[in-house]
Amino acid sequence: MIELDDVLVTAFSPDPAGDADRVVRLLGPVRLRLTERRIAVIGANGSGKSTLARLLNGLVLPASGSVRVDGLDTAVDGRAVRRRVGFVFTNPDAQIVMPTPLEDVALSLRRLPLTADERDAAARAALARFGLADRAEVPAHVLSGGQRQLLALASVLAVEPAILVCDEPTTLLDLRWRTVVDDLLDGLDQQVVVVTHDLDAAARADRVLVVDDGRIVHDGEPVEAIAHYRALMTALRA
Ligand SMILES: Nc1ncnc2c1ncn2[C@@H]1O[C@H](COP(=O)(O)OP(=O)(O)OP(=O)(O)O)[C@@H](O)[C@H]1O
Repeated sequence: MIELDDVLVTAFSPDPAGDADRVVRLLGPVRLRLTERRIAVIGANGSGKSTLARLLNGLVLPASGSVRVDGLDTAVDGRAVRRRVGFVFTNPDAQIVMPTPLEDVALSLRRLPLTADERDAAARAALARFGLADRAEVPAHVLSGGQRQLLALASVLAVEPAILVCDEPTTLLDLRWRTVVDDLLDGLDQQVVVVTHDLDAAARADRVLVVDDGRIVHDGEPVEAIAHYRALMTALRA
């Protein structure tokens, strides 16, 4: 279970009127208990969705309040939390660090008690699951944007994290691979929290959080949540 208690996220922002930085609120206050298997987070650009997602594995820490994952406080047990919570970034280049796909997936498998041969086989199987079997040993930088997004997913899922948090995991994918990834995420046993602008994906969630101006302004069933989001967007255009 993921628990957020009175969470406030702030940042320093340059003050155009003076030389002192101002503290600005990015998110909060937020109080949530996330127990559903499929949770979608939707909202306008810049509303705070990624900030919320990054709180869940300790990439962002609260200025006040606490985030706990299965009882582990992200501010105290960050490493243990990150072992439980796999995180897929919007931009796959933020997480691909090795020269080839095979080495990249093998790197994420390094913590598992595997022999070199077992690690190689597990990495190749993870790549095959995402259609990258024949790309295992090409330089990672020659992969297309969509293939890099698939590689990032393969690396994170290879270690079978207990919880998966994805920040817009299908933005770069064509319809075929978007469908494959959607089906794969839908079929996972793990709890999945996905930040998305894809309202079809949000409609399949068990619970949808709507974020606006750093606050959860709606929390509930997909149909009502998506209607709330559409109304917000319509109001912005008016
Ligand atoms: N470290 C930071 N310092 C200052 N401002 C920040 C920082 N991180 C995020 N922000 C600001 O907080 C707001 C929320 O950002 P966030 O990335 O969470 O939005 P988002 O809802 O994920 O947006 P998008 O849909 O465009 O990806 C934005 O205005 C962003 O510029």
